[in-house]
Amino acid sequence: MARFQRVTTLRIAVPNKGSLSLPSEQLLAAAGYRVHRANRELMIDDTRNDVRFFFLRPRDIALYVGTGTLDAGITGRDLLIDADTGAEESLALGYSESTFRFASRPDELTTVADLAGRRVATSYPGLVGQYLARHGVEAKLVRLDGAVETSVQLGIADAVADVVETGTSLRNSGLAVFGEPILRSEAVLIRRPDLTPEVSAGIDRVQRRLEGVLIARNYVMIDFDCPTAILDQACALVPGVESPTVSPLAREGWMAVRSLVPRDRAAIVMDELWEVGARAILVSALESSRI
Ligand SMILES: Nc1ncnc2c1ncn2[C@@H]1O[C@H](COP(=O)(O)OP(=O)(O)OP(=O)(O)O)[C@@H](O)[C@H]1O
Ligand SMILES: O=P(O)(O)OC[C@H]1O[C@H](OP(=O)(O)OP(=O)(O)O)[C@H](O)[C@@H]1O
Ligand SMILES: [Mg+2]
Repeated sequence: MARFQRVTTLRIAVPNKGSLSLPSEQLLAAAGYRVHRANRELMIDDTRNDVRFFFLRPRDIALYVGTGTLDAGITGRDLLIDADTGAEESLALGYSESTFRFASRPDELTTVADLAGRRVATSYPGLVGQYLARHGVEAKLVRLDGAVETSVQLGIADAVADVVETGTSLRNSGLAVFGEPILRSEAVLIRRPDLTPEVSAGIDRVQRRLEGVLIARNYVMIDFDCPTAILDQACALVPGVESPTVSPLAREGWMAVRSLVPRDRAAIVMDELWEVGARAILVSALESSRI
């Protein structure tokens, strides 16, 4: 009898170009998958993990996952909503972060309502159309492939709706944002809503691995010693995921504590622990995790 039951091969889409491509490959590799393309292959079989990866244009991935035969994929939240295919976001991945904004010549337009009857250039007509419909505004969408910011200057639009990260592209084109952000986007893991229980369990496993890498990137391990008298106070500073691990030191009246803290809070937490009386405070990086 086989020791391990062989699972169905999962079919997962990975961005082949653009700003999502490299970090997605790095994330999957850190999670133990074989995704490196030596010769720009369109498909890679990772037989050890029973996954077949398909390298596709980020803009097409929600379509393949929502209406095709792929089980899951990585794309941008903005692209997922724009495609509106029924594919569902199942995990935010924390890179390729951006906002999606309206912009026009400074002070020309100031609210979404001002867009009524105007021309709005965008590469995301689905996303912008849904937003305008929700706000009861009728505008004419001008669909462009990219370099959207130039469209106002060149006379084909009165406003743009586009990805903004640093704002440099808008500033360079003499445009200023207006209205509330339409969306906050980042890379996301998406999946088909109608997966069989077996495939769904397989994608859950992929997701747990990715979460493990994200936790390892975003958290650090903290270890310290403290007098038993201040243990509760110290533990309150490092609640961790479940709760801190506490073990007695050989020295009477002292405890050793281990917990996880967000990487960007580590230095502050170390100061706070020192001030309540903790000593031998050590911070170390995590390689991976399954929380
Ligand atoms: N400057 C940026 N900063 C952060 N995220 C961005 C930026 N530009 C695009 N994105 C994100 O990348 C995804 C778009 O994928 P796309 O293939 O258009 O990437 P791209 O980096 O714009 O590549 P391309 O060179 O094809 O324009 C979207 O989720 C979008 O929000
Ligand atoms: O706020 P910023 O830091 O300037 O970044 C936002 C810009 O980056 C992307 O453009 P990209 O270089 O991908 O060109 P594209 O418009 O042709 O896709 C995006 O479409 C914006 O134009
Ligand atoms: Mg682009």
